[in-house]
Amino acid sequence: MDVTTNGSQQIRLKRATVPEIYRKAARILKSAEERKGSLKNLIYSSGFRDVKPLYALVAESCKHQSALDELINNTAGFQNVKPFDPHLARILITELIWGKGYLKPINARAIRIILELESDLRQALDSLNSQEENDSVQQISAPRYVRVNTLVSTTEKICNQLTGEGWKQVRSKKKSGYEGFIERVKGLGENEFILDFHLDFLLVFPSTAQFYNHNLLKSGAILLQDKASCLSAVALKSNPFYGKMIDACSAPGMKTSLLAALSNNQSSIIAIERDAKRCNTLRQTISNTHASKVTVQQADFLTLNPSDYQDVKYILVDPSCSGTGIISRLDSQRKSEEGANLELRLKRLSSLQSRLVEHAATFPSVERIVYSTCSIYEEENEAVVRQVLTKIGQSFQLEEALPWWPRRGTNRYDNPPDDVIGVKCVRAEAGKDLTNGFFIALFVRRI
Ligand SMILES: C[S@@+](CC[C@H](N)C(=O)[O-])C[C@H]1O[C@@H](n2cnc3c(N)ncnc32)[C@H](O)[C@@H]1O
Repeated sequence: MDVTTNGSQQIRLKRATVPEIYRKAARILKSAEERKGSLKNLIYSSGFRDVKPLYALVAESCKHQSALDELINNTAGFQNVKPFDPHLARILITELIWGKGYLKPINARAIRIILELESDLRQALDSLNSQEENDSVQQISAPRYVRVNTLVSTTEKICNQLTGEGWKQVRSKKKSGYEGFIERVKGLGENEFILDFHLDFLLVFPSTAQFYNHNLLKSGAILLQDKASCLSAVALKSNPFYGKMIDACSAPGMKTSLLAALSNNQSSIIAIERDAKRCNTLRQTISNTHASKVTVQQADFLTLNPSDYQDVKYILVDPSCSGTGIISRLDSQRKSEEGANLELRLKRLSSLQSRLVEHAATFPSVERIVYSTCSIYEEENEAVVRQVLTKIGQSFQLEEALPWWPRRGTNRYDNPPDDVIGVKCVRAEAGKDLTNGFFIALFVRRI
């Protein structure tokens, strides 16, 4: 029995249980974290009768995961309430702040605790939001990413050479996870570097590190490539990774060269680029990086006749986009392009982007298509995926790209529970991942 006060009256409340939808949602979050299944499967197998609101709640909570973690860790009151299921806390806070805006019944212990902390939580959220605004106003300086070209050398050899030159390789504490890694990168000293948290061929240096004249760069043993840009080639990779590929929009060829490295020069790759000048740069990249099975073709991908490419299994579509995720352009672009101009430009870009992916889907043997942009706008990202699925959804399904990557797309274009987009797509954010802003979607042919 709980006691609460109403003016001078004391009211005795009977203890109630937390509603089933919240308990189920919390269990699903926990199982998803433990990689026991996809969100969709976990929701369906939860036995809950009304999957739509359950899905919406879980998806909303996933969307705000990092804010929720911060709120729970930084709201003083939470330290004094134990034991408290952190997954249930996340669900209840989601409902209170981004969902219905209220919680019932108030005499369930977990709900009462959250309601007692409500004003602290809202205050913590306000300061989190204003901190994020400050961060985005400040010039974000990305670290220098160095990709080891595994066609030429190995990560170990490159690390040894660099330490021989005076660089110091550091590590982040394993226990501190990805967030600890990001903090370690932010604190890199000017002669320090660290192996990337996710990609074993990527080294991370402070932004001041200079490699433009380095012999390793000249010999093609290393490339200067942002981490997010590496992720789309990695998302295309299947296990095994073998078969003909097309890179539909290739120049300057960073992703083509990574595809060649990921397939260990075992697969033929056709690198398409429509712009003649950029084709020259592409050819240079391909030759400098020893990507020996790449053929460069100057053409508009949309004019390629799919029946001439019967055995192509993989297509990467990384088309022209607004480039609004690129860190060096973040501030100036946002200020200079607003309103109607931007809307029109995004409309044009997204229409072309959709056509390119739809065309990729007409290649007779294609099994995997990756679509990526360095845009922060939903119009060029989730909305393109939604549009493309209406055309190719019978033959292709959207698959969860890079399941180990923490940041996912927005769920605004979802039609749950069967048709989800956000959680399946990857997003990278400058402020959180120290990479360019990026988006990736993976389409896989239905069997
Ligand atoms: C974002 S860049 C590609 C970057 C490249 N994937 C890389 O990682 O180095 C887009 C490129 O696609 C080319 N492009 C745009 N539309 C195209 C089309 N329809 N056919 C072929 N190339 C196209 C542009 O000229 C530009 O060079």
